[in-house]
Amino acid sequence: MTETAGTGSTSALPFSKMHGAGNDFVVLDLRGDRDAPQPDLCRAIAHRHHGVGCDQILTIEAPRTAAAIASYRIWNADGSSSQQCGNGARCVAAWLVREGSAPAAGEFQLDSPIGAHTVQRLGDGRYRVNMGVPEFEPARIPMVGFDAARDPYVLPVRGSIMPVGAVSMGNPHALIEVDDIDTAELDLAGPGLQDHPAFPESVNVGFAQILGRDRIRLRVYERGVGETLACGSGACAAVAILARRGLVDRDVKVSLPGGDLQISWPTDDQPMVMTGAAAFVFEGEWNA
Ligand SMILES: N[C@H](CCC[C@H](N)C(=O)O)C(=O)O
Repeated sequence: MTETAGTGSTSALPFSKMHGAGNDFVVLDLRGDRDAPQPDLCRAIAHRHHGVGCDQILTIEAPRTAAAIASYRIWNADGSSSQQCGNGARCVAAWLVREGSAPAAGEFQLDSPIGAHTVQRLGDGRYRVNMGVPEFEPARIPMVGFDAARDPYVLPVRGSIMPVGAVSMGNPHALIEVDDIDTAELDLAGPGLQDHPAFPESVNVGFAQILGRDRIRLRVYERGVGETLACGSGACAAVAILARRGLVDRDVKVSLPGGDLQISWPTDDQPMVMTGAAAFVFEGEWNA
């Protein structure tokens, strides 16, 4: 007997499997009459053995503003929702360009959960996304216990005292600088910070090794997923924190295990811009 991991109904749910620098997604086109996936369905689809397997589910939906071509929402593998997904924004853009509803050249708008993003497909096939202005005010990260931004925040984490950077890209990010990314203890400090009372909505945790003023290595232990091969908002968060510390310049190549992203942040009050690839892997149908 075949087990159906979905809702038990018989309707098939078409999806596209995609990734951005190895951060992988199941993309669902919900324009029209399909309902948003419930947490149980997200967990079933994301399951690496019983499902399709992905870090996040992305849903393409009707635009929420007149200027946008479409809107999208983001669900982590554990079924929790997120407000920001940089790699996912590039994949949604590529999906709409392939469909023909977004231009293959020139800028267009997409509505994310935190507002509009301007996106552009470049001549080399990569996508450039306006990721917004980083927010360092603790209450807006959110981060509790600190009444003003005082980077680094010295936090007790699982028996160690750690200097932590913190910023919101629309979703919460913490950052720990390390000397060697390959020996960073993600499985200790990642969950330790995600469960920390300073982060009431948990947090995505980046581990950065500075290679030069225009190059860093980064690994990210994501909220609702665990370690991913890449995190676009995490790459922005790392550059924002390190640039503000004066440790890197304003145009940085971020090398993640799954690939490279180029992050620029011209000045503190301007949006960050992320540039990277988006790839189609296969098309399928989920027997919901
Ligand atoms: N991978 C995504 C971030 C997902 C963030 C999610 N883990 C959260 O709960 O905030 C990116 O490329 O930005």
